[in-house]
Amino acid sequence: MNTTLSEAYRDHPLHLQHIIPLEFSSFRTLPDSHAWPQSNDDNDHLTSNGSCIPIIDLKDPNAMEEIGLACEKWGAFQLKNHGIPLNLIEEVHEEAKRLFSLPSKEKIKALRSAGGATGYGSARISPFFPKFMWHEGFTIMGSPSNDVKEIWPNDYKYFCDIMEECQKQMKTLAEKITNIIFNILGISKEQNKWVGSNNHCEALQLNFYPCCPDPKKAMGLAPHTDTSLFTILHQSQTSGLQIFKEGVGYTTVDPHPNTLVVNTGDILHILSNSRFRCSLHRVVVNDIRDRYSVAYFYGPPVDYLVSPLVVDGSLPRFRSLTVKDYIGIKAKNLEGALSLISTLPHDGN
Ligand SMILES: C=C1C[C@]23C[C@H]1CC[C@H]2[C@@]12CCC[C@@](C)(C(=O)O1)[C@H]2[C@@H]3C(=O)O
Ligand SMILES: O=C(O)CCC(=O)C(=O)O
Ligand SMILES: [Fe+2]
Repeated sequence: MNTTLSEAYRDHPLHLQHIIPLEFSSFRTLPDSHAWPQSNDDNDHLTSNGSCIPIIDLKDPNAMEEIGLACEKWGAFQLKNHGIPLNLIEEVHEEAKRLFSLPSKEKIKALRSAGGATGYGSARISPFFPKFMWHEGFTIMGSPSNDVKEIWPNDYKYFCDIMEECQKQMKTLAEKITNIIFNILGISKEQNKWVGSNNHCEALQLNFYPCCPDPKKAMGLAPHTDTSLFTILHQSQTSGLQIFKEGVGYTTVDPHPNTLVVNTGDILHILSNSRFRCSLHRVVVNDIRDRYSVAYFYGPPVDYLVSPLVVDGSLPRFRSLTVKDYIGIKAKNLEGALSLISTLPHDGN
């Protein structure tokens, strides 16, 4: 299951320059390679002005309805009473901190290989942008032991236990959210029988955005949508995540310790025949503190046929394809992927 998700990425190797992050702490000024043409402050005035994704209580009897509305309007929502213990999430951030604070020469011992999917490195979307991001990542699919053993040969167990426990808890929550969403969409038993089995795709991504000397010109994570059914995200104290909304621009999602952000991904956008948006989001950095986040990507197995759900005689807006095929198309085209599989001329969304 997890091995097949890494296999789906194996056919799309990256160049080393797009895998090895800079030794960020050695820079007092922003290098030109990381200076983005347009600044990030154009929508700063929109920060925390109330026009933001809703906070939904999973225990609220209206949760299902609210989730449906949020997915239609934003492609994202925040979730409280989600059942994941806060101390586990805090441990994940602590372990991430322990890892990312190592010198570069230690971290690159677990460097993602050119055709690999797991380990330490820059964001996979890096080759699609003219500048580099102010970001380091660590990708986990299943047990991270093979990768962390390279860094901590005698002291890898605690890290692995925490990450595996996190994936286990996230999976349970992801199944609950999937059941709610599939209920809203009226997805058939045939289409949802993978939910709750062990035949699904998952990945845990640790993100680190070091404190940056020139944050307005830098980019933490470039605008993207996630290649998942949906993604569950926890940001540690520092804000930086921004979600794009048509007619509004990028709005900051302030972190709340006990709240998770759920982002609808491309697969759900396709499955719902565009009823649910997939949120376009990015991460901005700051010059005061380091920022950490942890993201859990969840979706159907790679050989699952993603077919848009058509209601009341409406036409499918996308052609049906497997998760693996979609990953392949996106690996070559990034945001062009949805338009490429669109059945409507000049419309991917
Ligand atoms: C299961 C996934 C989802 C991946 C690819 C693979 C492993 C790593 C994920 C991320 C994490 C960082 C942002 C992103 C855009 C990236 O560059 O790597 C994500 C990407 C996607 O959502 O496409
Ligand atoms: O760091 C964040 O808040 C967002 C990370 C993200 O978008 C991702 O990992 O896909
Ligand atoms: Fe993302």
